[in-house]
Amino acid sequence: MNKQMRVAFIGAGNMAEAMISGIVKTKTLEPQQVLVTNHSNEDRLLELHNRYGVQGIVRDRFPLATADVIILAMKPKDAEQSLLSIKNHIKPNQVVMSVLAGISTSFMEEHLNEGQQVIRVMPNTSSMLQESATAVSPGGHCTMNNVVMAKNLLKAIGEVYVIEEDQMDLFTGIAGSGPAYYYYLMEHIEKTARENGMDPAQAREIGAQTILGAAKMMLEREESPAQLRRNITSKNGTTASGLDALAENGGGKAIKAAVEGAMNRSKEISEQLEKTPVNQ
Ligand SMILES: NC(=O)C1=CN([C@@H]2O[C@H](COP(=O)(O)OP(=O)(O)OC[C@H]3O[C@@H](n4cnc5c(N)ncnc54)[C@H](O)[C@@H]3O)[C@@H](O)[C@H]2O)C=CC1
Ligand SMILES: O=C(O)[C@@H]1CCC=N1
Repeated sequence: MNKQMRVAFIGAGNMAEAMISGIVKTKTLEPQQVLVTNHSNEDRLLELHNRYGVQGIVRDRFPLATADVIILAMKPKDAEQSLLSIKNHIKPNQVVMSVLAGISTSFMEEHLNEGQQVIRVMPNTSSMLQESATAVSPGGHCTMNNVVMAKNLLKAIGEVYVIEEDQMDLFTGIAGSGPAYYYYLMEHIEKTARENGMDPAQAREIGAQTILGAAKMMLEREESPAQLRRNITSKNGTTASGLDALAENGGGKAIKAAVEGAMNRSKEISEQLEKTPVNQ
């Protein structure tokens, strides 16, 4: 990417770190091209500097005007106050990206200056290993160049999908929150393995390799997941017993409920924020 480009993270939590890690490790940007600030924790900024070489700068001295891209990475409840606090320090041609669940491009546009270029992004924490599934939806004032720039930057953290914004809540339920479902699955596999006498560390490695193998099969083979499942399921065999137990215990319903639960919470965050009058 452009050697002059500067990317500024506002928010220095888990998601910002996962993205910074991907961007620096892949050398998409040099560490000094990445700036990061947070609410008040200077030790955390120093930690990110020591770990990745990026510039951790306290909020009062944060050189916002020098950034080409500003990435909002605070919690959704802090979004309004943060947007209003940057509004008078930025120009419309600085691209404001948000990774916040439930924060729409129209909410960002309403709280920034007329014509501001904004992009809604939904990554996940696998960004840390460049394995995120990341969605991008541009706001109304973005150009094609903005979208290309966002894709090139976000490729540093994994695969990037440009989607319609009305699919963003669903995407959040599948991929933003998604890694947590697989971790939860693994927690239960590990627990079951331990209860049945296997060393938990070994169970974790075996379980993770199994998820990785299945994920690669789904990405690289032509067959549908249903066909891949049938390929393993011998009549009266072990898999059939396992799958019957999953169905009897509401496995499919639980997965649907998880995705829809996260999706609905994303919608609810948007609705709650949109009810609040713009407080300039
Ligand atoms: N953790 C995840 O897996 C994912 C999180 N997200 C989104 O990323 C956002 C951040 O999530 P986490 O990193 O997990 O949260 P976190 O709680 O770890 O980090 C939040 C950061 O924002 C900072 N902050 C809060 N208000 C601020 C302000 N006014 N100015 C500057 N900094 C401020 C805090 O000091 C902290 O560094 C959330 O909005 C979430 O929806 C999106 C995709 C995945
Ligand atoms: O739990 C959350 O709200 C954030 C958004 C997507 C993943 N984590």
